Amino acid sequence: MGDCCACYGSLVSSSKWRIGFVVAASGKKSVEVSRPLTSRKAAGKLKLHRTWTPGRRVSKERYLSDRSRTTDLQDEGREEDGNQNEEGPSSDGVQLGLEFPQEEDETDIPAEEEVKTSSKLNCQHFSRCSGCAFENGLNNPPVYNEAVTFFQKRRIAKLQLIPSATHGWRCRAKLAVRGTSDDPFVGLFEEHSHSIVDIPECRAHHPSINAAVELIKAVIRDVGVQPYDDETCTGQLRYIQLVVNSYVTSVPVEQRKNTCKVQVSLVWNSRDEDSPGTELLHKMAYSLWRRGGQGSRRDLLHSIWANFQTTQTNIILGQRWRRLFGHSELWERVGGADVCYAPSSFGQANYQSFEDLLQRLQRYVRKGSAVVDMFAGVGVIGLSLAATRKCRFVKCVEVNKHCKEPFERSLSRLPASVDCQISWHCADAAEAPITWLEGADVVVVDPPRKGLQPVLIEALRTASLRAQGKTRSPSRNEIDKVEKRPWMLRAKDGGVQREGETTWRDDDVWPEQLIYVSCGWDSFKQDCEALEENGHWHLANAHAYNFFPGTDSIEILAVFRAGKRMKKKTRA
Ligand SMILES: C[S@@+](CC[C@H](N)C(=O)[O-])C[C@H]1O[C@@H](n2cnc3c(N)ncnc32)[C@H](O)[C@@H]1O
Repeated sequence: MGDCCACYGSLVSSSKWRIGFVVAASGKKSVEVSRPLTSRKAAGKLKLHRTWTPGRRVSKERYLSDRSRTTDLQDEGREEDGNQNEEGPSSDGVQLGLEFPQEEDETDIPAEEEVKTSSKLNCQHFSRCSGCAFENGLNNPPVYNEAVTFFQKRRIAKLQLIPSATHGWRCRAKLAVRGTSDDPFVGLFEEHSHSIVDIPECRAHHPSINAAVELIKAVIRDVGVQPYDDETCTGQLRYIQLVVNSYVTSVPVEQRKNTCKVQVSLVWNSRDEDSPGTELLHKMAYSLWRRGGQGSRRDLLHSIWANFQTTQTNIILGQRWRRLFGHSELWERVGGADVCYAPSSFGQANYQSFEDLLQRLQRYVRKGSAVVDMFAGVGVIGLSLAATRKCRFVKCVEVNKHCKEPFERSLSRLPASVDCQISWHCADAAEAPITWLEGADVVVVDPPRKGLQPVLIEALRTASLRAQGKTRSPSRNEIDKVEKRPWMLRAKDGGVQREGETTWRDDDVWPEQLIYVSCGWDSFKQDCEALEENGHWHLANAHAYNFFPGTDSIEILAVFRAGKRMKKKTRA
């Protein structure tokens, strides 16, 4: 299946779903895009909305009114204890028109646990659709209990699960298109079958996604587009990818609820746009844009893209893209930075939960740190740290070359006051990873569901030893990798690091902090054990997020520190 990842889209985000996704494009050489240091120092202080504290009992009304207040997180400093200063869902949740689990009057609010378990799905598609694994207790997935025990053994007393909006949270979806042109189905595969369940009223989807699906089905019927047939490998439209764009700045925040637009990608069964049969693609796109595009009565669509895919596998997206109508850039405000996404790049499906996670992650990074963001995608974590933590430098490392262009665009929107050298590198995190770690104070890893590669774990263990001033010769494997990738060697003062001679000076900087963002619980457990082995790293704090309500999965934000956990001194 390749690098399937819980965050990719509807077809892959549940343990029940059987379709996988293989990570796109691997760039061989390290392509660098960077922004030089600006001489100006950070000027204005960043104002972020303080919104909702999950541990507190707060009514939705109070939550909404809290949005008008602001707080200066810059002054909060680094947070060692994750249970302090907790931030809840951002104002984006309201902006996105999501349903929050807490609807009750403040006087009549059940305890936090009850709130979490009382949320019901109430979805008419549940019995057939493989998207959600359970209908009740959407904010209490069974795996959370296992996680609590796992972290308790590591002295994280009570792992908190930060709840999510339970309905309308999914802002990205990949849906299969099957059936006939007169009666198309758009949805997910039924479990253990090849049939598609039509899910027009999906409760997880953002309402704009369901509206776009309805429009697409109408156009399929009118234009006579043939949905894909898995047995004969014929038909034209295989999948659609729908991405909600919530950053519509032209309207006030409180009115954005109904103005989210949708970026539509039509996955077409042909090699490219010159292949026979693509006239129908253009006809379909034209009809869609006329009915739902900018200036139309519905004004629902952000843009329309074609993706060309002919392989007879479960891989959803092909490598070729073409913009047909609308904006070329999709912007979101994420973690204090304007971030641009291409339809081909990875993006989180639950915007609101990701925002919560990012705001907490930022507080673990000391101001002025040098950061390496591995598995960076379009660089969202790195950009948000650059924007909020006055980082010395940020290096983003990502294998998907399609993420380079959106990163460059985001870079151009970082305020000039952000005095940080930030760069994006197209590289495989498993190729000579030690070279990325050197010089950084903090390493952030956000791998696909399968977790970290053994060679990266080995490099992290070596880095921890170096950070503690312990010398260990690099393994033969590490040396070989470096020798094979000479373009990755950087000349250093004194020529300390040279091809074929991999030694490091004792005064070099190595990461003392590792921040692990995980969407794969099973791989995280294994990686955690491997990192802790022989006291290379120890777990300092962890938080759980419910990125996919209704599925048995959790997203983990874990903070490790180099070396063994220090024993508390006891008085004699
Ligand atoms: C879970 S996503 C995280 C992306 C980003 N941090 C975000 O939140 O948008 C994992 C990313 O790792 C990338 N990736 C997968 N395998 C990789 C590898 N071997 N080396 C570098 N990046 C890789 C994927 O392309 C994807 O963008």
